[in-house]
Amino acid sequence: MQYISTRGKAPALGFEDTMLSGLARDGGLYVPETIPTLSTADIRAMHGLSYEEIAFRVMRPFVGDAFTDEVFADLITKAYAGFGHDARAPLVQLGNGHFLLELFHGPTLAFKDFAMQLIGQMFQEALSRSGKRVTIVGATSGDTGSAAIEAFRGLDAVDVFILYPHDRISEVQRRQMTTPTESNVHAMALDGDFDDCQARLKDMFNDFDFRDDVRLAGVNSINWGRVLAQVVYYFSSAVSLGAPDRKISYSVPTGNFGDIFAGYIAKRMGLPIDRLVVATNQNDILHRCLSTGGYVTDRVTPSISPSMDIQVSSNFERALFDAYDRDGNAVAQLMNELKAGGFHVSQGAMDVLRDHYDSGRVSEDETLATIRQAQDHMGELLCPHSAIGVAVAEAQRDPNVPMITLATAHPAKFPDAVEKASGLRPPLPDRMADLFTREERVTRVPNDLTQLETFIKDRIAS
Ligand SMILES: Cc1ncc(COP(=O)(O)O)c(C=O)c1O
Ligand SMILES: N[C@@H](CCOP(=O)(O)O)C(=O)O
Repeated sequence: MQYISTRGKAPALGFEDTMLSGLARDGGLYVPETIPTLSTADIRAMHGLSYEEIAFRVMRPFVGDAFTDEVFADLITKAYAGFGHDARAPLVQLGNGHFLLELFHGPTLAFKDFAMQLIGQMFQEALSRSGKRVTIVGATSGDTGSAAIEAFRGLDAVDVFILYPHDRISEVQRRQMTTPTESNVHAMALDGDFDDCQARLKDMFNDFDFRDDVRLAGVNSINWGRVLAQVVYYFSSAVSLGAPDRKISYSVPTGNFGDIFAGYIAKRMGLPIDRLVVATNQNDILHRCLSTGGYVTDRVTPSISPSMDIQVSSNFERALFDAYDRDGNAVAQLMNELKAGGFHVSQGAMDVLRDHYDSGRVSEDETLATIRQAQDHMGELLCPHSAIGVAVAEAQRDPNVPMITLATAHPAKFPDAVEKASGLRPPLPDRMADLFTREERVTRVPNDLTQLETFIKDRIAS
């Protein structure tokens, strides 16, 4: 299996190199050259299997010869052993035909753990074979960073630097990143928003001297391995509701477009997904684009769903690549226009996008109201991101097709918003009960590439 860049100018790579290298050297994102398919018989045979067994069957065709079957199965087992629910991703019924896929039973209480725990295992295996070290730099609006730190803390072959937007994430999210004591973990509070963090991260990948010098690796959804691991729970959930003999739709709280793009990959692999619904908060560039064809950036507005406070949505580039019939030059041209503020998606590409995706936007008041209603009428306490997914699903769903909303984080990560909406303050699990008394370690950093790179090099050297 080879991976190619969405901008068409970087060399094709195998799975391991794709995973370890992050952004393609032409600035694009790696995608599989061809998307493997599973037959209806293959999908039907997943009924009754464990999450780990389904994960192996779904991901195996993408991995090529990077790991033997035995090693890959073992990495999967280790990745999910620490999850707090036997089903890993349990499905609960919210209402008639509407289900919630709880993706927050991993160690850091967000869906990011599904991919990050596995990536942590895969990096360790690959680095121990090669004897090499890497420097992971990640950009986070709150959840990717804590999941990455949890997956890589204490590892000898890895330093992990996480850029988060100062004062724009929840206190629980911040403390998850600033309280680990391992010396290979470096939390950096950047003066800017998440888009600035992600832009500086991409700048670092595009600075080849720095990139090669520190052996830069990425664990954002820039990394194909992140998207791949997220494909699995579309299969596990759809199969438990009757796929492949029944169509299923998904409502996905969306920011960087990685999670919903994983759903698109599941669909391309043969899973009978009807609609993929992009649910956004007031930072609604994706909803505006899918409604009008105009992808025009705006400054990020802070919200009660901070993990989705994103305007430049990285993985949308992967969706555009397919919508433009895999024309890397066309995508490179759009990304150049984006630097100047935005672009217009062609009619043909919009038709392709609309074949798969619907979208909706939810205001702050509607988010609070949805948390309240879900608690009052369904007995389910939602985090604000999950509430956005539920609100859009309720507004748009076809009563004849089951709808699964992805519950992307545990409500206890956002206690202030949840309490404001419902009057209930969700407690953290016992293992995190001392989070608020642990000492914090963080460096405030400017939104300046040179200073960030110097900081990282100095820390690695010391
Ligand atoms: C809790 C939560 N929900 C939703 C999202 C949006 O997911 P994606 O960036 O894959 O669109 C994020 C961030 O990625 C998140 O942390
Ligand atoms: N919401 C994310 C933003 C980064 O997304 P990623 O999927 O590209 O890592 C976060 O919580 O950090």
